[in-house]
Amino acid sequence: MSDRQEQISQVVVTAEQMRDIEARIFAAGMPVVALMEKVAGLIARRIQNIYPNQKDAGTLGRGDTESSFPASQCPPLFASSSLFFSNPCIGILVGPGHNGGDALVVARELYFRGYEIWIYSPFSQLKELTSQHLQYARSLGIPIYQEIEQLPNSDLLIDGLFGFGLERNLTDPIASAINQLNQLSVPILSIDLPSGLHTDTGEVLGTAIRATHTFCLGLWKLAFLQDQALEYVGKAELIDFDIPLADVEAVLSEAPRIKRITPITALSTLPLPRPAITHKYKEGHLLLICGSRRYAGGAILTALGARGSGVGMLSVAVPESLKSLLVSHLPEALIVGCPETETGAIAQLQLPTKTNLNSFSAIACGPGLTTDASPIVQQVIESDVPLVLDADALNILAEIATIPTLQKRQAPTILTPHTGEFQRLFPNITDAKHHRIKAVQQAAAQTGAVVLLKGARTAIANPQNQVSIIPESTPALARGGSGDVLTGLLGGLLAQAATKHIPVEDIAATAAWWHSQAGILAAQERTELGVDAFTLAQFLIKTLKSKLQLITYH
Ligand SMILES: NC(=O)C1=CN([C@@H]2O[C@H](COP(=O)(O)OP(=O)(O)OC[C@H]3O[C@@H](n4cnc5c(N)ncnc54)[C@H](O)[C@@H]3O)[C@@H](O)[C@H]2O)[C@@H](O)CC1
Ligand SMILES: [K+]
Repeated sequence: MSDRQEQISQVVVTAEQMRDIEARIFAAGMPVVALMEKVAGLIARRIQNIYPNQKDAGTLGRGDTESSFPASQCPPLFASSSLFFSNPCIGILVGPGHNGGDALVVARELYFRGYEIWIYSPFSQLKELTSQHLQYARSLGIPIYQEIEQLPNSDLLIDGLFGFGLERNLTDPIASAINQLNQLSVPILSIDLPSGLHTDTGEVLGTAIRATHTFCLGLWKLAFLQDQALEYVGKAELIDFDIPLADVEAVLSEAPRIKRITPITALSTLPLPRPAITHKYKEGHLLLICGSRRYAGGAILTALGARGSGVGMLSVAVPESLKSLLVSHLPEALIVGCPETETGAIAQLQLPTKTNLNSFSAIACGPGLTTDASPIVQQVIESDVPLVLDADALNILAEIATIPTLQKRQAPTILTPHTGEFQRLFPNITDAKHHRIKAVQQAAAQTGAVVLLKGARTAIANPQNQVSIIPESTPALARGGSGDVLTGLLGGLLAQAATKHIPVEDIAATAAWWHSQAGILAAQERTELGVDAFTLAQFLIKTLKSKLQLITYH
């Protein structure tokens, strides 16, 4: 991957930013019509790669009458999404704007490559360029239909109904047409965005195309990183059409940055290579505070996550009755047995002599504690040590008032809530479920903490409004205990970074990326049902090794 590609792949834009970038390119002299040709040409070539046509008109002479037969002769509907149609019949869905214009250029190009094409163009008013392309398609004899009921079968559909210009809810008749198209058992390839999705929030505006594949044009739009869009986007791919980086910079420099985490950004914060001369305490000393008699497993999984981070020294404070269990799982760690409450929670932190909380490079606290460990969490929050708070530590924090409590802290704090915990922590932030990025920005700004909101697309915000998003994950991680592994991993990385001046939010992003990648690799090897949290922890180092090899190779 070139430097440019790497930089482009980190960028995320809103519809407004994309419009501004586009406007600069046009103002600099690039003709609109030329850009559309370029972009749609790239899309058409990509479709040819995915759905090759055995009967390529390059050899048959498309445009001659012998190779152009009416779309009504398209073969019957294919239920499968096989990539090996001998002569794919493609339906092109055309909207009123330039998304529709793109689709029409794709239609024309594929037509000349020998594909059977028909066009669905339900709008009477089209932008001028789109209208011209439609006129030319008509002149070529490509069938054009206005009514959904008239559409012949097809092997696949190209969705060019709406792109980032969609500005209000879809209504009938187009809404019901989209619903009917979604019912067909054919792959749908969306241009730029699945039509009907809000470009920024990923919300469904009335209804939306459920794409099997989406070609996002030029720069990643924010919708692709929103949980609620994922069901609609299918496999997402960026079509890079050479937007100058200077234009991207000019438009984004003032705005709060939203960054897609790539392997290169994630791996760059890791404490590798280690200095030749070092010792265990120089490589970070992490204190985990977790577990209770009721939830012993959470402590083990958190500690295994920390082990995966490579942290120099690991201490684990647990209730006394869990000590021998933890020792048997983690012989390398210092297990600190603590006095316990009647319910089996940690009653008091009993650290080894000459040790206090300030002896540690970082503390991670929460999994399996139960809310009976409230005094311990308060004590930890009052310390001046970098801190990760998760699970029960978050529930306790919510009880003692999130915002004023965290505002008093001087050392960095990272919160790692899932949506439910987030809502308990920040009842003042409305609709965190549907506006995750805005919510996580608000939470970080209000508390001064780094907030990592878990989800299919985990988002991490710092108090300066910057957000990082993990662009890939797997539903295999939706399983008890996987969050515990993340807490340990993150704590371990935070401890190792303590003296290295790496921004805390970058460490959080690296941990979340690594955790997701381990889930993806484990799911590839063991299916999505085979990624229990213990296995996930075992995959951490294997994943790291394969990712480092990939980067070195490139
Ligand atoms: N940004 C870029 O650099 C490029 C953009 N291109 C394409 O241009 C697209 C954006 O084009 P446009 O700005 O024309 O926008 P769209 O093609 O997304 O659609 C806008 C049109 O839909 C209408 N509309 C909006 N909401 C509607 C609703 N709810 N019901 C009915 N009609 C509605 C608008 O009045 C307008 O005519 C991109 O998504 C992309 O496909 C490419 O052609 C070339 C490069
Ligand atoms: K579209």
